[in-house]
Amino acid sequence: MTFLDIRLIDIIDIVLVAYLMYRLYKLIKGTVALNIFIGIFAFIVFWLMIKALNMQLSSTILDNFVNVGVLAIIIVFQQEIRRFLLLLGSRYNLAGFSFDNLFAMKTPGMMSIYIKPVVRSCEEFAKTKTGALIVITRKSELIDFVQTGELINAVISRQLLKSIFFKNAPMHDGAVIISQSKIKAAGCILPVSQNMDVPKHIGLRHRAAMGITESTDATAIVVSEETGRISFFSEGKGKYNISVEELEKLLEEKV
Ligand SMILES: Nc1ncnc2c1ncn2[C@@H]1O[C@H](COP(=O)(O)OP(=O)(O)OP(=O)(O)O)[C@@H](O)[C@H]1O
Repeated sequence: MTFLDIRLIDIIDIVLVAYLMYRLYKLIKGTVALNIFIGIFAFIVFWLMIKALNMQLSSTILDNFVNVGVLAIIIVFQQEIRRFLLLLGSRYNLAGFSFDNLFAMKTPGMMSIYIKPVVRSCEEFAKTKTGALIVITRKSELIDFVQTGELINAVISRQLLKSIFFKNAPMHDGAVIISQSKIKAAGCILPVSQNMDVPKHIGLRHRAAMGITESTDATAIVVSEETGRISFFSEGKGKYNISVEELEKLLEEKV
């Protein structure tokens, strides 16, 4: 009964595969990729059945499909594989590691330095129905996305946020990225979420906030130009129509 010998490394192996499958499922849940994934799974089951029944002709034809299968999967899931690798790279990257970060502690005073102006600005945007999209980075500094906009690198202030998102301002389109207590850039272009599991009314601004939080560890705030409602996004999930107090609490928890 040697086949029942289970080593510690086998358990680690199984847990690792289960975790990767779970992450993959979370990543493609609600997207068309899930249907493709189910289709591939059904195909594999069918192929295994044909093999077991020893059906020569069908087996030869399907074998040819399976031979190019890996390549086909890479092509079909190109977007998802990219997002998955981006997620791994940004959630668990050590590029931002420094001793400063290691010993830096969030004190209530420090937090309010940049949470307060953001929250107050959102409150104002909500009242005046000014559309806004603000991304706040965590470990990953989102350099690739910062580079799609105008570099600012300025201290966070209500006035600055107001002038960026002012309707006729040149940089009001796109997202502001806040990183390391600075407004790094404005007018940034973010990846749009393909998730089909979202409320019908949400448009591109909200989808962009969802997209960036799906593929990176950042959080994002949206103020709707249409309704003045504030929404908060983290890990690809949105909390819609939240109050200013809720926003402040979420920022303190998540950022
Ligand atoms: N990929 C993107 N990256 C950054 N900003 C984007 C992106 N796509 C759209 N936007 C911003 O969203 C604005 C359009 O928002 P749209 O009306 O489609 O979205 P919405 O979610 O319905 O928001 P609102 O409720 O404010 O209308 C654009 O003018 C632009 O500023």
